[in-house]
Amino acid sequence: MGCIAVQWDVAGRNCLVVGAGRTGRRRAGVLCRAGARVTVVAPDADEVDFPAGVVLERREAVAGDLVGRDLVVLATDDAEVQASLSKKAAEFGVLVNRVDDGESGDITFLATRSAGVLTVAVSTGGASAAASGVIAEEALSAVAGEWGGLLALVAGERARIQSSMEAGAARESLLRRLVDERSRAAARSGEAALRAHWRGLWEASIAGRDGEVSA
Ligand SMILES: C[C@@]1(CC(=O)O)C2=NC(=C\c3[nH]c(c(CCC(=O)O)c3CC(=O)O)Cc3[nH]c(c(CC(=O)O)c3CCC(=O)O)/C=C3\N/C(=C\2)[C@@H](CCC(=O)O)[C@]3(C)CC(=O)O)/[C@H]1CCC(=O)O
Ligand SMILES: NC(=O)c1ccc[n+]([C@@H]2O[C@H](COP(=O)([O-])OP(=O)(O)OC[C@H]3O[C@@H](n4cnc5c(N)ncnc54)[C@H](O)[C@@H]3O)[C@@H](O)[C@H]2O)c1
Repeated sequence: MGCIAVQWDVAGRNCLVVGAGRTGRRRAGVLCRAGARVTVVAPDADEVDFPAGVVLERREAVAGDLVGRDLVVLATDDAEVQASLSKKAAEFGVLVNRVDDGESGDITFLATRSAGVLTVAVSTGGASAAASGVIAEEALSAVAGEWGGLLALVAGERARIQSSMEAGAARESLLRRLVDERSRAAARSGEAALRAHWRGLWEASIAGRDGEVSA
């Protein structure tokens, strides 16, 4: 694998989960909560384990189940089934996640933790999935306090600047200043202090003296 980390909007995507053990249930839940259309195929699939809207097929999976899917999660405990459906999915051009062998699939899932608009995602490259969850939790708690308040407000300020200033070096510089160390210090003092600091940045920028703003 030559992996890159991306965010994928799965809303409306047609996803198949094969297997209804702990991992298949977790993946079906994550995909369904993100708005994907999810079908689970497993002989022992039980509706109490899945959110409403997930379609259950209580039987063994067949190659035909893969047709027309955007993603298939292979989450069975049968190595032969995993290998043969993985091969079929490649033939059909369907993206595969293999829960038993991440490297043999097209995508792996990251451990994510979110607070507001901020999401931290961690991979350990298959070294320890349990560790990736702990690291994501620690990373989020290390930065959420510092950034949470600022991120909750900055989108509005950023949009205002983008709509009222021409693209170019001055606008770029101002957008960077919205999140620099001084802005973060102002955010620690609360919303009023942050807004006052941003007003100062804005006024200095339109007066053409954006290097002179103090904290
Ligand atoms: C991050 C997370 C995302 C999610 O599932 O959404 C995720 N696994 C999670 C949990 C978890 N998985 C396992 C345990 C039991 C403890 C342990 O073994 O550590 C726990 C802990 C628990 O359940 O609490 C066992 C396990 N996992 C894999 C194998 C097979 C193998 O390694 O060969 C085995 C061995 C099975 C066995 O030996 O029988 C494989 C993969 N699991 C991955 C992702 C991909 C690599 C991510 C990375 O390297 O960082 C990868 C490669 C492929 C993939 O699944 O896409 C989620 C974090 C939940 C959170 O957010 O806290
Ligand atoms: N990636 C991860 O996060 C992760 C976590 C735990 C375990 N695992 C690994 O994933 C695999 C599954 O473990 P688990 O604990 O999630 O599940 P499990 O072993 O409890 O259940 C397996 C599921 O696959 C179904 N199944 C078996 N053959 C099938 C077939 N032909 N068609 C359809 N469904 C079929 C079974 O009915 C069952 O629902 C194991 O190899 C395990 O080592 C991965």
